[in-house]
Amino acid sequence: MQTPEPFTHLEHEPLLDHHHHHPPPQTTTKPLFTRVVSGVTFVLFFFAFAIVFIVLTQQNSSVRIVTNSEKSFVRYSQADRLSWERTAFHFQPAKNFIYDPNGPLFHMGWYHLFYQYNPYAPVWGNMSWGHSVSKDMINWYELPVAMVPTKWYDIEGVLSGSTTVLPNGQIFALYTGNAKDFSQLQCKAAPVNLSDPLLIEWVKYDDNPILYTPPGIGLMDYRDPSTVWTGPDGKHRMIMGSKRGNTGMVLVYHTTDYTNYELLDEPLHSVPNTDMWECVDFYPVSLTNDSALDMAAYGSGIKHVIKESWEGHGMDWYSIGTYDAINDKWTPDNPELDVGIGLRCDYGKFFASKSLYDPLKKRRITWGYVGESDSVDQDLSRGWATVYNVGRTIVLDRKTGTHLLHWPVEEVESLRYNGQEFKEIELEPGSIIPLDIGTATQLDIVATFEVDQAALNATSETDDIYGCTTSLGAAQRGSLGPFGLAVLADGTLSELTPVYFYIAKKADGGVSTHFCTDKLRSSLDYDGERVVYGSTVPVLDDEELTMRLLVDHSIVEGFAQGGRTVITSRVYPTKAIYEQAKLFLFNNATGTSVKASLKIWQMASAQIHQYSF
Ligand SMILES: OC[C@H]1O[C@@](CO)(OC[C@@]2(O[C@H]3O[C@H](CO)[C@@H](O)[C@H](O)[C@H]3O)O[C@H](CO)[C@@H](O)[C@@H]2O)[C@@H](O)[C@@H]1O
Repeated sequence: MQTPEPFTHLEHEPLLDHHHHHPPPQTTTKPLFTRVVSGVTFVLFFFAFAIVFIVLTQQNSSVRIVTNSEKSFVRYSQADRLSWERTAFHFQPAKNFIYDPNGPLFHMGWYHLFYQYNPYAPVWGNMSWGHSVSKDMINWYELPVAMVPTKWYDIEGVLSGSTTVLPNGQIFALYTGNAKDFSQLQCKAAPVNLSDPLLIEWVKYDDNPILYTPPGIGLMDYRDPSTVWTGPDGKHRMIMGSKRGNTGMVLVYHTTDYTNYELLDEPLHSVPNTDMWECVDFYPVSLTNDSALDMAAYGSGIKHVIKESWEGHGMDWYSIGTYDAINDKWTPDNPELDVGIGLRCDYGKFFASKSLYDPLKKRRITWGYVGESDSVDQDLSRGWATVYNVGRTIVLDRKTGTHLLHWPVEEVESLRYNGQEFKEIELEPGSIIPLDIGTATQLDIVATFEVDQAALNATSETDDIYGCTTSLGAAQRGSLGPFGLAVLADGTLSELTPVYFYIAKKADGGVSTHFCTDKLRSSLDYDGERVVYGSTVPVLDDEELTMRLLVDHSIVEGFAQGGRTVITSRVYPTKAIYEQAKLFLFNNATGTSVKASLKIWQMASAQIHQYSF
C-alpha cells in the first residue's frame, strides 16, 4: 500500500448545502485615474487572454483553461463529456442500444451473455439477441448478433428469454416473439453447432411459435420465458411473467420434450396491485452455506427466490420463500415482503435482471441493465446507451435471513492497482475532506464508518419518517447523519454525488440506518433524475457500517453491509470528469463525529472488443 499524503481541509468551500451561495463581491467607488488604468489593463488583459484562448483551443480542441480571480478550472466540450461517459470496466457493446440481459449460459469454458440489442441505433427498436462471451465476466468479446427479427412471429422483435443447458449437453433458447400486431408469442431456437465453444450461429425452430397467449391474458402481457428445470418428481418446468387485471403473476408450464408446454391451472404465485411481472427469475438459495445451487436443488436447507421486473417502473423486486414443487406453489416467508411490495434488488437504476448458475465456481450471478437518465439526444450523440452492472453474486444473507446479498464477482478485483489505505480518519460534524488519490474516475472503494457511540446514545433527536427518497439528500442534516463519500465531485463541490449512511433514532429507542445516493447535484447539465435513491439497510449489533463503491465514469454502484442494500446510479458530470474528478469524505451530521477507514484502488480498464475470426 502507498502512504497517502496528509489530508487537507478545504477552506471556505461550501459543505453539502445546496442552498449555499457565495456572497456577491463588494463594490467601492475608485478615483478616475485608477478607473482608466484599470480599464486599459482590462482591455489588454482581455486581448492577451483571447490570444491564449485561441492558441490553446487550436492546439487542443478538447480542453480550455478558464481562469477566474481565485482559481483555475477546466471546461470540457460536449464531445469530451460524452466520450468520458463511456464506462471502462462495465459491460457495454461498442455502439448502439442494449436492454434486458437474456439467456446467460456457460459452455466449453466461456460465459455467454445474450442481450436485447438494437444493432442500428442507440434507442429501443429492432430488438435482437446481441451476443458476447467472456472467460471471466469482466473482459468480453463481442460476437455477431445471434438472432434478429426475421419471421412473422418475431418481426417486431426477438424479445427477452432464457437458455437451457440440458444434462446431455443440448442447448436451446426460449424467447418471446413480438409479432406484427405486437402480440407476444413464445418461440424456440438452438445453436447450430454445439462443438463451437462460441455458439456463433443460432437457428429458429421450424414450428414456431410454440406457445400462444392463454385465454384471459392480454396479448401483450405474456412474455420472457425462463430456463427450464427439472423438479424432484422428474417433471420439467418453465415459468413466464404475466398479469390478470392489476395482479402480477408467474405462470407455470410442464413439458416432456422441451417443445410442447402445458400451462398449469394455477400460477406459481401472484400478488395484487403489482402489475405486469416482466423477466421473472426463480432460483434456490442455500440456508447453510454460500455455495449456489443448480435450479434442480430441492428439499430442506433451501429457500427459493422469485424476482420480477415491474413493467414501466424500472424496478426489480425479490422475495424469499418456500417452493412446493409437488403443487407448483411458492409462499413468501414474510407476506409483508412479498414479491413487488417488499425488497428490491437495487434501489437505483437496475432492471430486467437475469441470473446464471455458474457450474464452474458454484455461484449464482446476476446482471441487469442500467439505463441512461440523461436525454435521448445525448444517447444519439454518444452513439450508445445503457450499460450492465458488474456481474453480482447472489447469496442468502444468513445473518438476517430476510435479505439477499448482491456482491460484485471476485474477478473484478483483478483490475485493482495502486491500492491506498486510509486509517481512522476523524470526521467532525460538518466536515468534508478531499482524499488525495489522483484520478478518481475508475475506483473500487471499501469504507467502514464508526459512529461515536456516546453521541448515538445521548441524542434526543428522533425521526421515524426519514427516507432517502423523500429527503433533501446529503444537505439534510440530522444528529447522526449523513456521512459517507462524495464521488465524482469537482474541486469546488459544484458537482458531486454523495453516497452515504443516515442513522435515524426512532421514538421507541431503536435506530434505522439508511443507505442513500444523492443525485440532486451530480450534474450541472441535463439529468432526468434529480433524485435521492436509497432505502434502509439492516445493521446487526456486532456490525460496523460498511460500504463498497465501484466508480466507473458515468456509473456508480454502491453496496452497503456486504450487499444487503444496493444502489446503482448513472451520473453525468460536466466539470467533475477526467483529472478534475475528485473524491471526498464527509460527515454532515450535527451531533456525532465519525471515524472512517478506507481502502481505495484505481481500476484498470477491461478489454471489451469485437471478436476477430
Ligand atoms: O425489449 C423487450 C423486452 O423488454 C421488456 C422489459 O424490459 O419489456 C419492455 C417492453 O417495452 C419496450 O417496448 C415499448 C414499445 O412497445 C417501449 O415503449 C418501451 O419503452 C420499451 O421498454 O417491451 C415490450 C414489447 O414492446 C413491452 O410489452 C414492454 O413494456 C421485456 O419484458 C421484453 O421482453
